[in-house]
Amino acid sequence: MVSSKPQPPSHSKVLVLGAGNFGSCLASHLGDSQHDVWVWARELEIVKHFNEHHRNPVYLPTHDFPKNITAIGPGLPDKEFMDSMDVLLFAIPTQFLRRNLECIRPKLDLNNLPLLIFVNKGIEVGTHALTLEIIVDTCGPEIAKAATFISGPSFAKEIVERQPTSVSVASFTEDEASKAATLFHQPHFRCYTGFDPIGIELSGALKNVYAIASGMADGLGFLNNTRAMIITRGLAEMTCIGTAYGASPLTFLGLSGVGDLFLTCSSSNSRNYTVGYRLGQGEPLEQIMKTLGSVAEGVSTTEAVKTVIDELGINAPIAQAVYEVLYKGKEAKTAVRELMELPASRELQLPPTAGGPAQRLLSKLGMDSSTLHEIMHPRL
Ligand SMILES: NC(=O)c1ccc[n+]([C@@H]2O[C@H](COP(=O)([O-])OP(=O)(O)OC[C@H]3O[C@@H](n4cnc5c(N)ncnc54)[C@H](O)[C@@H]3O)[C@@H](O)[C@H]2O)c1
Ligand SMILES: O=P(O)(O)OC[C@H](O)CO
Repeated sequence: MVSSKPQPPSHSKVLVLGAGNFGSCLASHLGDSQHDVWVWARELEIVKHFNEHHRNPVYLPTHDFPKNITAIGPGLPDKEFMDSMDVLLFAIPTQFLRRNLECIRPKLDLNNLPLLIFVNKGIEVGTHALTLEIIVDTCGPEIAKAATFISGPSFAKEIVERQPTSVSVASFTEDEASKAATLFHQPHFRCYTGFDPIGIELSGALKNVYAIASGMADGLGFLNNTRAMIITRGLAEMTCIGTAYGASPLTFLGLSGVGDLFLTCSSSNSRNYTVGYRLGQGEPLEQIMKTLGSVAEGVSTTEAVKTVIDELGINAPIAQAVYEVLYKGKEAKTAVRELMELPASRELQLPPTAGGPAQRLLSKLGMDSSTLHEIMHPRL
């Protein structure tokens, strides 16, 4: 059994792991809310510059950070430092999370566990694991059960400008979800809690694949009807994948689902949309990835999603088309034409809710099938 620290007081000590756009932005948001914040960067020049100028020279470079934030790194902090934190907030891209958690696990005290929050949006290539599974593999089931996930329509650039923003916060326990919601909640930042971490994670990862599709259509010169089609059909595909996986279909109607899908499919501020747009304009993927300067989780996630949909036997033609453009050299124009030439089909048809992958994941966590039933059929 783990024993979590009590609800962090209004002045929590927070360590943000990852000083990219989102880690930096959330550090700023929490610093702005009077918490004591440390941000771990793996780049020495970011640590030095940040502490001297209260600016991150690489990510959000024009933003002035609150003075109560200290950068640390490039080495990970020691056990004593980790023990003194109320909250560990992981803003590390999915493909690097496993290695970092392996290093962090020996520094965690199961009898005095901080609140653990994860904000990455992706699926691991090779294992096609969600973050929950990466946590259980590296840190064990008790820590994974206490983890909390935040996802939703939230561009870093807009949060630091205090643009009104809302996100979904999910954990298996009400206690952890409401602790995280309380930590982040501000008049310009609303949190909505839920208990479907698998659905929250899947929706955050999948929307990136459809943002690439939407950008691609815009890059090819298609207009508003086409974008609306991709968003709506993308939502139907996401919901089918999630339902077959073992998530609640309702989760896809929330902020982490349709909310984030809408945002990233319709804005050039999205890195995933931008990858798609540039592909649509005819630029090779390799060149786009070399020059993007930031992570686009949808590119690696598309590879993992292809394995997931094949295993589930789900018909997800847009995700399949994005996979073929990214990994099989298909031209974006050809992919769109082929999608439009598919035979007419029923508009909405959810697959049977077998929930095999979620069931496997929950059994790794030591949870039984009644938990899956509660997730898929939440009390309204
Ligand atoms: N930027 C946003 O608006 C936003 C919003 C919501 C969620 N997210 C999610 O947050 C996560 C982080 O995204 P970001 O926008 O901060 O990315 P970013 O491209 O701005 O920064 C990349 C980060 O990854 C780190 N990194 C690179 N290699 C690493 C390694 N081997 N080990 C540990 N860290 C490594 C870099 O140091 C940097 O902190 C992603 O999963 C993203 O989908 C981003
Ligand atoms: O820039 P993107 O495409 O990674 O999107 C960032 C966030 O996920 C938006 O909520």
